[in-house]
Amino acid sequence: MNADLSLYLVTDPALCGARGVVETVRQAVDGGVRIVQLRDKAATDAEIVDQLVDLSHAIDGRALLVVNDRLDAAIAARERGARVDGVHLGQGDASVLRAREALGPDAVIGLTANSPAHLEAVLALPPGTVDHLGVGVIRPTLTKPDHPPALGIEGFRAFAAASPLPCVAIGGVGIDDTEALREAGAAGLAVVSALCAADDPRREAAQFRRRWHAGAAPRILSIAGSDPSGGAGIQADLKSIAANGGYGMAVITALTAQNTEGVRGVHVPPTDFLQAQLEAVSDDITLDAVKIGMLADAEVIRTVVAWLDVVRPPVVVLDPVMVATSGDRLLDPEAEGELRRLLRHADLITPNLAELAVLAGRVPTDWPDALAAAEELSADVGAMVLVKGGHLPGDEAPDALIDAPRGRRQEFAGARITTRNTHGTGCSLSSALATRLAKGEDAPTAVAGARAWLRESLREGEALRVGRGQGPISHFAGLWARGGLDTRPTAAVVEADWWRQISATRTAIDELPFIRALADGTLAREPFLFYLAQDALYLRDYARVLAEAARLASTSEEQAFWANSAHGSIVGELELHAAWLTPSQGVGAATFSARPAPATTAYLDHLRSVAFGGDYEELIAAVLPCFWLYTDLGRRLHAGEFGAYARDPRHPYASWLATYADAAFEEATRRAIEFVATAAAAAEPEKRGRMLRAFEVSSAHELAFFAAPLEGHPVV
Ligand SMILES: Cc1ncc(COP(=O)(O)OP(=O)(O)O)c(N)n1
Ligand SMILES: Cc1nc(C(=O)O)sc1CCOP(=O)(O)O
Ligand SMILES: [Mg+2]
Repeated sequence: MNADLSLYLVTDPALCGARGVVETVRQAVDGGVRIVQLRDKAATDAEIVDQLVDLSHAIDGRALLVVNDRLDAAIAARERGARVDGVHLGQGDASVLRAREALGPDAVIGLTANSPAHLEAVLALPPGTVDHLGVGVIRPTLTKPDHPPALGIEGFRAFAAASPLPCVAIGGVGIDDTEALREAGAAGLAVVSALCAADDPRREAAQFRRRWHAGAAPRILSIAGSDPSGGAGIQADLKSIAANGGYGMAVITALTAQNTEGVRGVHVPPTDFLQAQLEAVSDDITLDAVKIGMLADAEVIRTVVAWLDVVRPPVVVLDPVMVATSGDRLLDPEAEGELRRLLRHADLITPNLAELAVLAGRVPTDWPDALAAAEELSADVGAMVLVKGGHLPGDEAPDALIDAPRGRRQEFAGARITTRNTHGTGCSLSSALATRLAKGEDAPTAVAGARAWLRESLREGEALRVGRGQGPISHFAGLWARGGLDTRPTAAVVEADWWRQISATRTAIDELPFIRALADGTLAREPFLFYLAQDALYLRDYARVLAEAARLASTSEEQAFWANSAHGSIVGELELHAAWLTPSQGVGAATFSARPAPATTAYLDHLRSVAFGGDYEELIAAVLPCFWLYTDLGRRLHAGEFGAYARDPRHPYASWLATYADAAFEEATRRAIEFVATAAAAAEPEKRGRMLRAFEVSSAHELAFFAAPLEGHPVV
């Protein structure tokens, strides 16, 4: 089987500590681990079987599960219904031939190998006996005291070059080896301590995953129908995938004869051939995400479900194409029943309101009720649901991302774009989401980015002049604007570029002891109050700077936005005083006369110099990090990325942390990003450069501001 070995977690009960193996695995898989090996030398076979059952529930098909050494336990666990995908065997363990025979052709069988003699023995095995090799140690490691001599990266490179099978690097592998080992030919990294002993296995796994995939386009498979007019179906999917930075592939479920005016016919090829297409792709290519669109009938859906059961791609986005814009049901009742089974394989479902009504079994009465229905659906099937409000009447076209299992909900507001070119919008959005999720973006970021791209593509659709009916969107509008006659980037490109430009600053903020201690509740009261007093001082002058942005804005929409933000900022300052900087909180009158710390002064000096010496565009770029970095941090704190305690109502600063994840602030941030990115996209290169510089400098000040409370501050 062509398994995704990119990030391979081998468990160690001692290193997992009090968190336990199951919870460690759950978190690591959330972060992107693709294969888990249960390795517990001390446990009895019966205990291993129990652990495999528990792990198979925790993993729930999101990664492969294999067991170290214990072939018989793997067989017994399967008999108890556990989903055990295979075994890893060493040179002195059970025979790989026996393992293959016992576990079947789809099992994942790994074998340890680290010498030319081992390679020779592998070559002598019948083809298909072993799937991959575990090759190490790369460096000496305490985790396996009896380890073989270290190969180093160069030794691994030579071994992998001579191997007929994919090689996973193991032994002393840390995150900083990621690029070197990938470049040396590793099919993946197998780690024990780097993940089991990590404070936050989810975060650590996500870092590994980001670094492993850096620079490579994610491989996205669309399983959908064909639209020969190119606006919807696989044709739209492939364009969306490419436009969002992925490598697109397509397996066709049905052929339609259609154009921008309507569908004239549908032909569903035999499902044997659908299966052949699916297997041809997955036997050869590791998939980073699958997007599923039109599934013509029950048999097609069953075929896709059976394939997903075996392949289990890391990201599955399902656009449940069930109801035509006309309101006609596109699937018969049997197929609708099968589709419900498919929902459980999805990570994200993207129904329009009519499809949500069918899936939820009731017609939502209004937008809040649609969100409630999506909440029920998300809880029921264990997947995120993106509710799309495009079919709502009125000037607004909101979307909402509902993640009931993790208790998260996020709304995305947006004025409706008036255009006839909406053909294929759903296909295009879901493919863009699959691509962005496969790149490692978290779901809210993926939705925000995909929406920004889609809005731009919708705006430019009519310029394509394709067809007499409901025309397509312009998938490459952004790219063409950049690479064609017009060399300016699009707003979506600016947004992505600028966020990338400050990635080192963002990582440094995440790693600050202040942020860590704030999240885990160990931050002492004195630095916390110091921070709040500085924040209050900052907000007072930040409000003045925002008011200057309102004064300079050239549209009333932007003027109102910045004026509102100035108001919000000063209200925030007053609330800080009322809630925290009071005698009842142990803060004396001295706080009110607290003097700005050097970091505060420096940050405000920068903002003032841009506000009163630069231009409007530079100014709004300078104020943006305060919106963006806080919202991002707030969302991740609230999502538990820095530990679950940050969301606990018993956290000593719970009420204050809650303000970080405020939905209205998040929405304001979205709009601020849109204004700044749009202005930057339209600006001449010289001005765009100044804007980016102002943005970067403010981001660096944010870092210093967060660092200050634990860097020997004067007592307030
Ligand atoms: C992926 C991977 N590679 C190598 C090993 C080592 O297996 P083995 O040689 O059998 O040694 P033990 O793990 O049994 O001590 C592995 N476990 N995983
Ligand atoms: C289980 C195992 N097998 C090895 C081999 O070389 O075969 S090295 C190893 C332990 C790797 O642990 P860590 O990631 O903590 O160094
Ligand atoms: Mg072994």
